[in-house]
Amino acid sequence: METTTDDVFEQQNAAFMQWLVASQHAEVNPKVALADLRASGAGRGVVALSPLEADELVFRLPRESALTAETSTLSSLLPPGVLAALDQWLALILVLIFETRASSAWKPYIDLLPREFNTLIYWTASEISMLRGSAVLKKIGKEDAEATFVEKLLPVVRAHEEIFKDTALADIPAGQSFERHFIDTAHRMASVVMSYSFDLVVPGQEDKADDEEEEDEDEEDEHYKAMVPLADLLNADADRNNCRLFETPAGLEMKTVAPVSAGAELFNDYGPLPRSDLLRRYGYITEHYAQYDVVELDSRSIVGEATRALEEEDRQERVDYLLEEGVLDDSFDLEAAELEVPEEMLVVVNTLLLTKPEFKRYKNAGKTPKPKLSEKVAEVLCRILEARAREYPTTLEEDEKILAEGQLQGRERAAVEVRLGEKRILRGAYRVIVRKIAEKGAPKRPLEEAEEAGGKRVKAT
Ligand SMILES: C[S@@+](CC[C@H](N)C(=O)[O-])C[C@H]1O[C@@H](n2cnc3c(N)ncnc32)[C@H](O)[C@@H]1O
Repeated sequence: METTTDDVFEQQNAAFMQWLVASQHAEVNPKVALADLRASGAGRGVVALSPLEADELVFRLPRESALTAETSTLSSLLPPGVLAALDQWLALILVLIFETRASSAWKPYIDLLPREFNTLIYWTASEISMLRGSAVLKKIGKEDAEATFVEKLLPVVRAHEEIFKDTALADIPAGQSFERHFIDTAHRMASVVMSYSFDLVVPGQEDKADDEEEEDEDEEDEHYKAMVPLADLLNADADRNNCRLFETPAGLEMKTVAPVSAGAELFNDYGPLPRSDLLRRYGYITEHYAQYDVVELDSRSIVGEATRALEEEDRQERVDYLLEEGVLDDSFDLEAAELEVPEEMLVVVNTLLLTKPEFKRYKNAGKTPKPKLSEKVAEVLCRILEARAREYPTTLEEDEKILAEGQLQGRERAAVEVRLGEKRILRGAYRVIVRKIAEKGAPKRPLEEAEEAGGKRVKAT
């Protein structure tokens, strides 16, 4: 009989679970199972077969069953110090490449890891262009990553060909150079690290990390990157998380943090990520992440809009002063949850709008103005938001129409949802400013009047 992709999927699940229990000594709660969620675009997931209480063990793994630069045999094959000299994410990429060997002790696990991704580095130029305007485009870093792979990893692979000869690096597609194939494989593993790995606390440092929590200055020293089988098969959906991975003396324990009903999916927490970042790192979005959306406002455009009346020399003096005072960041975030212009940005705009004598007085006193929302400041903020909205290829209304028409699917739909979310923040923040000024009895801005009249200028945000 012919083997279907569904059979392969299920066979891989069964082989993986058997390996996890028999070879890795995992303890798995019989009330949970792997599930096929491909129909809803979520790949594999973990579901409850019967109800789970809060604080119930889902599974426990010995710490050594996490695949890391230490637990992989690669560390003993390479000369001492080679892996340790690499950044942790690069070392894990090399480990993952090495463990693609048919003889790998991790094979049933490696077989489950994806080969194709929807993360932004895999988008075509035309798909990417649909995200124009979103600051996420500056964060993709595909070329920088490739340069790093070639500079830091390729020499290790070339110097130790024997070690890597039976790995995925040997399967060079016809017509492709080894270097290109190496880069593609490194990208694949980098995507796995980005969307599947965990940062675990170095054993012995757990207490220290707990005590110091937020003050942890040198995270690299305290944590190590690890691939944690099964823990990484839990999906996430913002605040629907009902499970968490705990590090205990007994090992790595996935436990429920809320009751889970029979048939429900077990969700981990990938963090409060804006949808733009979720797309970049994990290649999916859901509406539940809209609450974490942000719009980045570039300081250069803030300075440009607020200093139209200033000579270049005066503008530079104020920028230097704000930098010295530590209030001028490269950019400021407007957040969906707040819709408020950050106080530091208000201080920046207030400073840039001071008259020359006022600025001199503040500078001599080593102070900055209060984060006040005067009418003059509001005027400039509205201009900043209008200019920011024009960086997107479409208006908010056009995006709403595109989505309502329902023609777009997959990456294109996700791109429109992301940029629409950002525009909604701009529109919301704009309305908050206009409302606050109206409450002070100031005249309305033209945009607000146009909006009330159903006019076209609304398109600015
Ligand atoms: C840590 S893995 C989780 C297991 C994964 N579903 C699998 O099949 O291997 C993270 C990836 O799962 C997918 N994913 C996680 N949560 C999701 C969700 N709520 N909806 C759709 N896909 C999701 C994304 O592709 C993400 O990059």
